[in-house]
Amino acid sequence: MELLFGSNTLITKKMSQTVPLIVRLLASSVSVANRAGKIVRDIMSKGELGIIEKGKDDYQTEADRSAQRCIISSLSAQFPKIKIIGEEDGNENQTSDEYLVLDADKDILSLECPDGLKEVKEEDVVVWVDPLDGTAEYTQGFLEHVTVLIGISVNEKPIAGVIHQPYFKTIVGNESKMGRTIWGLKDAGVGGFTPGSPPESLILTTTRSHSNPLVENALQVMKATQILRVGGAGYKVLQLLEGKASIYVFASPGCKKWDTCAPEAILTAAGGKLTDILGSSYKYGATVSKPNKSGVLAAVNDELHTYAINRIPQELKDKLSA
Ligand SMILES: Nc1ncnc2c1ncn2[C@@H]1O[C@H](COP(=O)(O)O)[C@@H](O)[C@H]1OP(=O)(O)O
Ligand SMILES: [Mg+2]
Ligand SMILES: [Mg+2]
Ligand SMILES: [Mg+2]
Repeated sequence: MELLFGSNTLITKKMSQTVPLIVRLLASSVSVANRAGKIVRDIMSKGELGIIEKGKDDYQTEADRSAQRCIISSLSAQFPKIKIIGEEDGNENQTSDEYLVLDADKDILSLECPDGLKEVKEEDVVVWVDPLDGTAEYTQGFLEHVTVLIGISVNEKPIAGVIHQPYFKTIVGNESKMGRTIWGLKDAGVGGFTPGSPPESLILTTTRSHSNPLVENALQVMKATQILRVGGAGYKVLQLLEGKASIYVFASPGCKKWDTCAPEAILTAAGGKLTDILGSSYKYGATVSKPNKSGVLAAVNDELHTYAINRIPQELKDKLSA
């Protein structure tokens, strides 16, 4: 009887405690990323991509636009004071009831919030949204490279994030389920996938659609046994998390804060590191410049990250220093 009374008291106490903002925001981001992924699939199925050329090798489709509308409307409805920055221009203030998602993932809601993040307020948070990472690959049919990225930064640092893969297929019995959502929270861990150990030999991952002589130079000096060339910052960081590659090298401008915020947060939560090719961290505050001018260098652990930074020639570092 005493035991029953004791555990009931505990449950009541737990329910009456409010879930910290960061955990609620991550839980809502997981739910809205799932919906954005469905939008990305539906637009591809209809076949009307509505491609716009924003610049050289830089495209936007109806999927980029609609997925961003879904994410920004849904998060701003629930967290009105949070600054949300999305890749696609002219979309930020557009809200749409059609795509409103007010659910929050229940498993994430029950996560224990790390002590250092319990007091975070909406005013301290900047969310970076890449509604569709790997647009080039999306238009060319490399659908498994496509991801939806929602990165959460606090005081300029990426502390939580979601990478959703709309085209990841899981077979359950006779049925196949489309899409999976990977998440990470600083000092709490990662989930939504099975982490893999780094490959035995040095395997790199890099761009397949934005290469140039600087990018190739940085790859050659790494002395790798294999180079994987795939689309999207999200997909490349997933390859690190799953043990398919150990270093992601991109010695070129081109990626922006929304490409790296969520991947960096998840990789860091898993024990990895993402910086520019000089080894300096990017900042994710509301007023930072959006381009990652000094490239991207990410590795599954500090040792491999240091190895890679040391191999990049000084001349190349000088060329890319901001
Ligand atoms: N030169 C570029 N112009 C526009 N976007 C770029 C460029 N380089 C990289 N990106 C963005 O960074 C992501 C990772 O680059 P890559 O696939 O070449 O390694 C791309 O999918 C693209 O994001 P997005 O597809 O969201 O526009
Ligand atoms: Mg783009
Ligand atoms: Mg992107
Ligand atoms: Mg994008």
